[in-house]
Amino acid sequence: MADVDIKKGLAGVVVDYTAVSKVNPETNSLLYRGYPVQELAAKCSFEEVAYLLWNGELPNQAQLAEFTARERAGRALDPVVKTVIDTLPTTAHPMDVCRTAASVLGARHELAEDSSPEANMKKAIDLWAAMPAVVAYDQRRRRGEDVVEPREDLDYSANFLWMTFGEEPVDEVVEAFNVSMILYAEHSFNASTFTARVVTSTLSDLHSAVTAAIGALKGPLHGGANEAVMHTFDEIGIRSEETLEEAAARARSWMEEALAQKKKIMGFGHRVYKHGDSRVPTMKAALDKMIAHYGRPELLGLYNGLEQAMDEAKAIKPNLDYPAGPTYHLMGFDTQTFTPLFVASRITGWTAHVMEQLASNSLIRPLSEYNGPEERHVP
Ligand SMILES: CC(=O)SCCNC(=O)CCNC(=O)[C@H](O)C(C)(C)COP(=O)(O)OP(=O)(O)OC[C@H]1O[C@@H](n2cnc3c(N)ncnc32)[C@H](O)[C@@H]1OP(=O)(O)O
Ligand SMILES: O=C([O-])CC(=O)C(=O)O
Repeated sequence: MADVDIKKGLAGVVVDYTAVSKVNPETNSLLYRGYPVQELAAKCSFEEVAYLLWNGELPNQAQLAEFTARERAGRALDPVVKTVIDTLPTTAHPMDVCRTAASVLGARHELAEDSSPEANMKKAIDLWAAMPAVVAYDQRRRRGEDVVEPREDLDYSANFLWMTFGEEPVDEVVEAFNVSMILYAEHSFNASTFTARVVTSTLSDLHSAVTAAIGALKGPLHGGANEAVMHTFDEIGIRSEETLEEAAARARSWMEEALAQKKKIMGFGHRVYKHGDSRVPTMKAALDKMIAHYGRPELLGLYNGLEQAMDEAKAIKPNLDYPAGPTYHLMGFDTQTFTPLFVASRITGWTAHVMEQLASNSLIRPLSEYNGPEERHVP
């Protein structure tokens, strides 16, 4: 075999420039268009962050008013999308439902064949505005419940919770949800964003790029990990009567056993961050608030026990999916709905990258080193 330096998984390979976000593992920081994500999470709405990702600057008041009006006008569940969802079995994974909905919305978009910057911006906003209704309705139909119409008087996060649960959410829960949406929005050339860029590089359309990205996000090594974290908690067993210390002790034993069996533990580790994920402290603070709000210390026990045992055994730190999973669980989302929530947020980052890719496109087509049989001939 020729001596070729193969970069498995493209690890450590820089493939292009991006001005959308900067992930810096040395300083353990994440900037969206120059702004630290922690500051955005503390001071901004998800709508402002979406605007920032797409336009490069935070909106002024007038720009925000126009932008939020567009988002609110696009919230209702498209009746054709509803009909298509209704044909899918309720056992279909919600990520498959999201992926199907993104595809249907693309085929039905009034600018389907137009990939101009203006058309792509409209498609991005429309898709972002439409996805919460898809995620909310899919969870409701699995519970035998009907659609809840959107409320124009609520912001993105409050309306998302309203459409899912049919109850007006309290401010604390809305804030934690808003933080999660901001933290999930963008993360440079992760697997799903890179997928979206590969699709875009062929001059395919924005909805195709997002549909493919949803497929990439579904896997448990990527976005599917937030769902998988909850499966771990369930496997250990959530016992509401337990104290924090008792739950932590059981979680520690579970982790020691799992690591002894060389299991990969979802919600831990990261390709880029090797000393902790920059977003975890902010998401963990939101989780802490939800644990206090819902009065569920045993969940903190499980969280702490797993984290400490993993740190002692392998010094591998949690990633964003680790605190996000139990946060969504506390809010009342079905475990299978967690990754679709990630989709709803990441649509902003994906489509910002689609537009950036198109603005300076080159077909993405790496090389491979052949290691199959030598040339041979059909007898
Ligand atoms: C929002 C997001 O997408 S964040 C990522 C979400 N994904 C997960 O949580 C899935 C679990 N984590 C993982 O599988 C990995 O950490 C990844 C895929 C995220 C990154 O992995 P890579 O950079 O490719 O590292 P790799 O998988 O090679 O791991 C390096 C070493 O750490 C170990 N390791 C890494 N993560 C974990 C983990 N979660 N549990 C146990 N061991 C782990 C590997 O077994 C490997 O050990 P070895 O050298 O003894 O074989
Ligand atoms: O960057 C990555 O590889 C995965 C990740 O954390 C994300 O997409 O948010």
